[in-house]
Amino acid sequence: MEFFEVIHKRRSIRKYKTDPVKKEDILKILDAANWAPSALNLQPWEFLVVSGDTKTKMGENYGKIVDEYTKGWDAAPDKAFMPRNEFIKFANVYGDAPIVIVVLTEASSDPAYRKAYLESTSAAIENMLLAAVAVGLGGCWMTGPLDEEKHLRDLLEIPATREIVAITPLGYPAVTPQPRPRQDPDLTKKVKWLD
Ligand SMILES: Cc1cc2nc3c(=O)[nH]c(=O)nc-3n(C[C@H](O)[C@H](O)[C@H](O)COP(=O)(O)O)c2cc1C
Repeated sequence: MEFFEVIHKRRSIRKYKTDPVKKEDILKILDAANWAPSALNLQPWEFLVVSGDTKTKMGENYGKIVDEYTKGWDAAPDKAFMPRNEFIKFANVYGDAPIVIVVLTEASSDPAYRKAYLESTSAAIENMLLAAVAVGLGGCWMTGPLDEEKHLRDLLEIPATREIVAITPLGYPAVTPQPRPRQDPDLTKKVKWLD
């Protein structure tokens, strides 16, 4: 797939086929992440590839988070990002994706380092999501599950030396979501040309 087509085709996928993902493809995607730029070339990212019972437990917990978080959505559907019941259904099983990738970075109490680690690891996440599209897979960058960080840390045995940056399901999309409209598609407001 052509590079700009990959960029434009990437969507946050919240419904997957249950077909397994080849280890070779997972590694290809993680290799793309590993080639991201990083502050001071620190390459601070790490990845947990989660499936089976552990993934099931992660989903049950995320389902509870979304249930709580979306309590007011039925009363204000115009404010809702998607129908409440659909969002809970997705969260409970991570959209039936066969695997979930948890992205970690180095933890730091120094704000400058923390920022650099998060920025660098975010570049890796975007590489990963774009590579997924290029091999016919999909993902969804998520930070919502971090609302119950302790649960994740205990379940996945994540040490205090690591920060959880995001979680993405990974699998073959079972849906083709409409693109979310751009706020400034012609870039007349978001770009200023200076000379
Ligand atoms: C930092 C970050 C956090 C996000 N957290 C969540 C999340 O917790 N749950 C979720 O369903 N989507 C999450 N998303 C996905 C966004 O909702 C999505 O990117 C946005 O609506 C645009 O849709 P698109 O990705 O299909 O273009 C997150 C995206 C980013 C970049």
